[in-house]
Amino acid sequence: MDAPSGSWSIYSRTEITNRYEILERVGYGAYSDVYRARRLSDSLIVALKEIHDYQSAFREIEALQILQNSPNIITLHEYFWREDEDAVLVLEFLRTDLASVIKEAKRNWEKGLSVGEIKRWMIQILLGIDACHRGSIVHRDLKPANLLISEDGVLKLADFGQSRILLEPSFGTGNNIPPEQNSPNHEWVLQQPEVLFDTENPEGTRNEEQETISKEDYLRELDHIKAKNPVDETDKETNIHDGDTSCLATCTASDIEDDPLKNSYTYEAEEHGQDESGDLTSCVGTRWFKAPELLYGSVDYGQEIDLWSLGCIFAELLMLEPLFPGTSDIDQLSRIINVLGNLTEETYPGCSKLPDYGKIFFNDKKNPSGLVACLPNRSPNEIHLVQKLVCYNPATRATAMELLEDSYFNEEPLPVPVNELRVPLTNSGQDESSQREWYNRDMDSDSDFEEFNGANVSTSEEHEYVKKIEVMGMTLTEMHSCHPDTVEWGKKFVQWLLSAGSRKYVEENPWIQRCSPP
Ligand SMILES: Nc1ncnc2c1ncn2[C@@H]1O[C@H](COP(=O)(O)OP(=O)(O)OP(=O)(O)O)[C@@H](O)[C@H]1O
Repeated sequence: MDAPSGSWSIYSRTEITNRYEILERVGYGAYSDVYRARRLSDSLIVALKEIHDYQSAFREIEALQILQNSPNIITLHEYFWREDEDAVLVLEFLRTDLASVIKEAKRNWEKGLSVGEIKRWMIQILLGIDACHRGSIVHRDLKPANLLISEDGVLKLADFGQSRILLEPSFGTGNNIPPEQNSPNHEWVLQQPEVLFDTENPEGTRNEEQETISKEDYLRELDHIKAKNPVDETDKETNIHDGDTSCLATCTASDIEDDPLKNSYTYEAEEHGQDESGDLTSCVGTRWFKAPELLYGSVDYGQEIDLWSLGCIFAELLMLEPLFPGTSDIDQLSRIINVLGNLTEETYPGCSKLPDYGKIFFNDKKNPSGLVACLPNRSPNEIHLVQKLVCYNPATRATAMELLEDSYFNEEPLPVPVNELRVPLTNSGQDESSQREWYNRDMDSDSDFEEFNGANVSTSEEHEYVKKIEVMGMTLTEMHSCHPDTVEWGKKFVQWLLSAGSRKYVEENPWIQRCSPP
């Protein structure tokens, strides 16, 4: 996807830099760059998430505005979004995530996670999911890397870029509206995204006399905007990193090439404007956590897809290994069938009507291994809870609230207090080594950096070069005007890239082409 004009250089946006000192980039995702920053007014450390994709930004802001009252949902302080510019969300800064906890527990904690810790992590996840589902929001991309954690152990659901509102909650009633957003200068529903506004400083970009719009107007507006701003999902050839191992995001171009179901993915249903039937898209979520109904192309799923993902996350907390680490969507289904058995009308009434059911056949699995075999040495209660979530029939999956009420969480060993949870401080942004660890995590095994192997440049130098150039902007001249010290880094890096024969990398990355030495 082409970068929208005005993107890339968050440093050149004075409405942001007047209020925040941008300290460093701490991460990036398919469509975003995330920076650690300091609010100038009170020195609060925040995360600035610059989102390069219209729909992801729209969804994330929309969902977060509705969910701001929940302690287990990431806090959105404010956002900046003006015409022709990327949205920049000001989020609370959270130093690590559940993927890092799992990784650390597996590598360095002798007995892994204690039962008390697992229970406390689960309770926090369940509270976050319950808040989403009560707000009629389906997250659609739950995975350990999207469960961010503060240094004092509070877990928060984050990355709502794929979320959807199934039914708009409480229109016109005032419910769920945070008090500070229920004032004339704040709007809790996302309005007029063509000219959105800085929530604390709307002058000039926002008509303050705007009236509250009705539900019907809002939905009409939403449809209109979506139709005007289609997103080509096939552009999303992106690696999603999850803890130690990276896996391809669902529905990547390579998936489609390799996959016998390739003609049957549902890209259009939502992303080119929600169709009149209100169908959703099956192209959501990270594969390992993706419910079978999505793998079979369902477009009328509900919040149950989050509950399947939750079951996979719970199993991973118990075993410190992903439950179904599929390497393609077909492999994903095959792994699930090996464990749960054949997907039939008996196990999932209605499954034969799923769009892709009958397009691919797996060998009859007479003796599936069962979830018990995947969870050796775990208690019957724990296995039972996973079974309540990781089951074919979405209608029988336990809700977050039902699970919270399960006796498992009230019996010995009790959940440890939040402040006793062990939290690896991956993303401190304060000392160089931990920064690098965080950064390296992003540059996992199937990153572009593999192409650099053999070049006479150390890994840390590579990262420094790329970090500086990517963070600073597009051209050396631009970089010079912002941060003179990066010019030498930039020149050196581009020259090295070309001399190291990484022309392919240069060709495939428009941003680096624009960094070529003058
Ligand atoms: N509030 C935050 N505080 C600290 N780090 C954050 C914060 N939000 C995001 N990050 C980090 O930035 C990176 C990208 O963020 P995020 O996953 O939200 O982006 P995305 O583009 O939506 O990602 P994805 O490709 O998974 O959809 C992640 O490594 C994440 O941990």
